[in-house]
Amino acid sequence: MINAESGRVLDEILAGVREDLAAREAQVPLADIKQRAAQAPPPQDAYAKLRAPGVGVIAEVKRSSPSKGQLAEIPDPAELAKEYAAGGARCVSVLTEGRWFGGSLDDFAAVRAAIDVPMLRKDFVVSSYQVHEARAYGADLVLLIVAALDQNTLTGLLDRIESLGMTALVEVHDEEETDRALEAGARVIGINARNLRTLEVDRTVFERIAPGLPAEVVKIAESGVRGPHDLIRYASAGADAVLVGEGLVTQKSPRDAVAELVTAGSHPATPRAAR
Ligand SMILES: O=P(O)(O)OC[C@@H](O)[C@@H](O)c1c[nH]c2ccccc12
Repeated sequence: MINAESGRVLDEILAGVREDLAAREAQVPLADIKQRAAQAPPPQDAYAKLRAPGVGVIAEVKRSSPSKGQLAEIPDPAELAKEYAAGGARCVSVLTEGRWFGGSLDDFAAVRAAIDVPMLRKDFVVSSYQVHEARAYGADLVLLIVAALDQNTLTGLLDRIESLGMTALVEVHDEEETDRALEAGARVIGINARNLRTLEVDRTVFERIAPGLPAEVVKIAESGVRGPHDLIRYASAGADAVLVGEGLVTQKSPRDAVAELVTAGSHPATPRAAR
């Protein structure tokens, strides 16, 4: 686990990410990764899928977290992802960061081979190498964390993701980051209840920020969804989808847990079901 007292969690994670990235770049040149990306089956239109009726559930394959350590062993990520898909998940997110989240690109590849729903590469993306890598592994969506990027890099990576036909999920935690996401041209914004600098969870951040976003922006509530109750709360504040990790990997039946959320998200009393 990590020492969150310093407020430097994100910096610490990013330092490790850059080291691991340098090692992969030394092994597989950018030109090779680009070639593999060009040969991958085309990406799905995740933006359109996320705008479909009902509150979408993005189910995450997440072994560990910096705040809690190991959450679940997940010996077979493909099996878990098939359960998510069977439960009605609209997208599946796979963490590919290894040091703190216990994920890998191998996990991503295994899941990609097992399911057809759109997939999010969840990592700390800081360079276009990782974007091409995501595409080479069959990603449809790529996470960009505003707090981890300067404005030029954010805009450049977003353009790269979209020009490869994928959708950027741009993550924010406060108003200033939200302005930066919109300025960069984000059309899918994830509002993370967890502050990545301190790891504290505040579910009211979504209610504060989402109402100010343009209607055409897809709004995703990230983190802290424990069950249907939290989904309904986020839905009444305008969520198009929720991104759930811990609340699913710790369940006896992840399939049933997803299905319960999907049912809550399509109930006529849930705001987004009526639209
Ligand atoms: O396990 P939770 O509380 O349901 O959270 C899922 C997801 O939001 C979280 O894993 C996450 C959101 N943004 C991130 C950025 C990097 C790593 C992880 C995350």
